[in-house]
Amino acid sequence: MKQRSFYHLITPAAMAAVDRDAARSGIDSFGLMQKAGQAVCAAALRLFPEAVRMAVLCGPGNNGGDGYIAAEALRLSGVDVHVFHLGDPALLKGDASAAFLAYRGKVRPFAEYGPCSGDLVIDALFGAGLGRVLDQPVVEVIERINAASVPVIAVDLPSGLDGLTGQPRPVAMQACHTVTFMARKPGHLLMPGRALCGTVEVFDIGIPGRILDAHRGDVAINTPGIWGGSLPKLTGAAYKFTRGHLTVFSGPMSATGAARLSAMAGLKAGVGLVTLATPTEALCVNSAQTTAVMVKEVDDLPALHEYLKDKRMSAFVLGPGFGVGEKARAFTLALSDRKLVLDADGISSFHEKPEDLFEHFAKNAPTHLVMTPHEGEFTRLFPDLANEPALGKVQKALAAAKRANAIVVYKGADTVIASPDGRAFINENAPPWLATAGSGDVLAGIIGGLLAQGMPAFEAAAAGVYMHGEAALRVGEGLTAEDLAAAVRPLQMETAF
Ligand SMILES: NC(=O)C1=CN([C@@H]2O[C@H](COP(=O)(O)OP(=O)(O)OC[C@H]3O[C@@H](n4cnc5c(N)ncnc54)[C@H](O)[C@@H]3O)[C@@H](O)[C@H]2O)[C@@H](O)CC1
Ligand SMILES: [K+]
Repeated sequence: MKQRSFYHLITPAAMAAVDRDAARSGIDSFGLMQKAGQAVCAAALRLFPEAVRMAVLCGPGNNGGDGYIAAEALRLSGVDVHVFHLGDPALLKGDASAAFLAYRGKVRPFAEYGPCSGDLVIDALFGAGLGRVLDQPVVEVIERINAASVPVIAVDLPSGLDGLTGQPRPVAMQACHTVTFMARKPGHLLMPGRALCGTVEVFDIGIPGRILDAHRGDVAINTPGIWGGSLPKLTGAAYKFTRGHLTVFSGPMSATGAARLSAMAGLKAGVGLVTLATPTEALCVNSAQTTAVMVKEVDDLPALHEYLKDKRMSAFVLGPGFGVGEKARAFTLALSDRKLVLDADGISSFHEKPEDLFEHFAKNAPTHLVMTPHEGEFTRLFPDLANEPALGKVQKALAAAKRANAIVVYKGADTVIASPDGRAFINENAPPWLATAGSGDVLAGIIGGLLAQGMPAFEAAAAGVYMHGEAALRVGEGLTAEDLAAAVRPLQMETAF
């Protein structure tokens, strides 16, 4: 098992603290910068041996220092290197100043750089230390470089990209490759940052793991390496009732497909039994189209209370195709002491009074509510958070999770899974073809299936998102939600007998 820090992301602020502690512990900080700059040089030579000239754009901080080390190493390799400095190089301090002095080539003012065909740009303007929006002249040069489509290798982060939020401030360099050091930052995974980075290489410059561990926060890459130990284990003594019973609520006659997709995905995620709780009006259509999934009429609140008397019903999915309105609200609140995945219409039903939902689930500790909003649904329930430009997706999801006392799966190409206790994962295995009608219904079903098998809510949500991505990768491009549900497989780290 890799050490935990391997999966954790380091925020720019934490990276600055790592840097400080490394220097305090006697590690040669200029040595770290030299390794960083050498790694950038190696990437440039490896990826762009045909470049006619390499333009190294150096900024006023240590990111610029890395640029000078790379420039000197490239110059010594016989490359035609041109360095352009933003500001006055005489103002450089510490290691960056030493790196500047070690560079033996010519340095020109930043404003003189214009992209030419055959250029490779090495972007060492700003990295983790970007502290405010870029000045207009820098914005203009970045826009010119992006428009010229010359290849860019970014040092640490594409300049202008906020390493915490993944947002450009207000624009960022479009890199084809990014060399970062020791660990990725949230901005490397969150959109649009992920797309602005190109491929990301994490280079180990030799900062000890104990220093990184001391500063790593609670945000990690969504990977089985973290939650694999909580996955349901199949034992030789398993039979269907020990593998949980998931209930998925069906919508009316005209909208039953979404719930069936959830139900099938739950079953494929390994749950022992799945029941589709359906209004009587949709009984025929649901019965006609299900085989392994059972069907049971649950028309109204009294019927639901009767149904809930069976405590073997271990988890519930409410929302896919269910319909927005009073029935969804009443059913959801009736399930406040059960494990519940609230998706789609279930979420939207609380648009006008989200506090009704939050109050009913507030006392559960730990929470067993998982909400799976996409952008629009998130905005409906948490408009103030959604519209707060200073917050990145992780901060928004964490604040929402705390407010709702729920695990929040904030969906997208960069799905964030957040817990009220402050932990968050960013998912990265979802292929673009996963964006298709019914894909979210499948996700809700997988998470419900894992909850029903006894996985804790945060881990179930994270594993569900990961399994969803894996299933989509197995099917490949052109997938439909039916293909996706059929491709879901339990993920087992170990099988105990
Ligand atoms: N352990 C580490 O953290 C290491 C860090 N290294 C490099 O050091 C970088 C971080 O260095 P710094 O903290 O000096 O940060 P940066 O070099 O990213 O930028 C900081 C400088 O830019 C200025 N600045 C910030 N935002 C600005 C804006 N919008 N417009 C104009 N000026 C702005 C700041 O006042 C400061 O002078 C990393 O990105 C990485 O490239 C490497 O040398 C290797 C070791
Ligand atoms: K940079």
